Amino acid sequence: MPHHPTADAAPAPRPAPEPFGARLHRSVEARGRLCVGIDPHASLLTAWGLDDDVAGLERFTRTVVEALADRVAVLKPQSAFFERFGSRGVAVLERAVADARAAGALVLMDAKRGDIGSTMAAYADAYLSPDSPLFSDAVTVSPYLGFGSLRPAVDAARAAGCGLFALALTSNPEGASVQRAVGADGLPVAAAVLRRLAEENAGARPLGSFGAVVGATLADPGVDLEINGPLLAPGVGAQGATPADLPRVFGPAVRSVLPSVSRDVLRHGPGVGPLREAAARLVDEVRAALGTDG
Ligand SMILES: O=C(O)c1cc(=O)[nH]c(=O)n1[C@@H]1O[C@H](COP(=O)(O)O)[C@@H](O)[C@H]1O
Repeated sequence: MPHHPTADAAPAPRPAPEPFGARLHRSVEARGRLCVGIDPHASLLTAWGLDDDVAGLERFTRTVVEALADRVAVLKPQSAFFERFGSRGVAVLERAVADARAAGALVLMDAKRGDIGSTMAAYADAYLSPDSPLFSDAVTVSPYLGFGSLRPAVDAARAAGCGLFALALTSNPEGASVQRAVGADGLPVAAAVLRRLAEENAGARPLGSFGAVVGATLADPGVDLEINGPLLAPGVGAQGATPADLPRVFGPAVRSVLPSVSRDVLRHGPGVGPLREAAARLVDEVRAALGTDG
């Protein structure tokens, strides 16, 4: 019997997924430099004329996805607002993630997970395993059990073409007592986190996949922000920062900034048009603040 060389050959390896950093770079070029948070606060549901229940949550979320997922670079659902309704709330979140990704937005799951490595592996399964119902393009993580504890998430993200955003200098004033404390290596804790992210991003082009969270509200980060990865900048809008603050806060690293806004866009609902206009205005303001290529 003639031997068929292909008959017993191993299946062709799956092509490596495109890294998150490259996908984010492309999305920002096409859609502008903005992440909109989906934060269904009870007060926003009320302001939209919705009840603070699962039906209200679902209507709110679907409206935001319909309005923005086909035009904003990144949508960031904040898991807490869905979890507070239990499994039915999480089901709304699952659907939002799938719908937003199908419409072309990158989904950054704001879950701020952080735990010992073996548990971190389970969180990585939840958000970064392509078969998971909550599979997202990226997830926020807390490095405050030690950056090394995030290793399973780093590895899972790399394998799946996903990203992580590790909390470095958060937008709330309480963060400084932990994040600016000087560690045994003589570095502020946040600086050590940023350095570890830079190591993960070494050599990546055009942008690494391992980002940091650095609040736009900071007076002066005072640490090296050049990590060759994205810098998520929450705090614009409701927390008082404006796009015009970004160059001062981030210095030369501003070219890697992804400003994140939740309430200051969401308060324009429930109309799809006003939500779109609010997001488009912010994209323009960010572009103006950063210069023409911003
Ligand atoms: O990781 C985050 O997104 C985050 C980090 C941080 O330092 N500060 C911060 O406000 N956030 C989140 O960003 C969003 C800010 O919402 P607004 O203040 O309404 O724009 C919330 O979902 C916060 O949980």
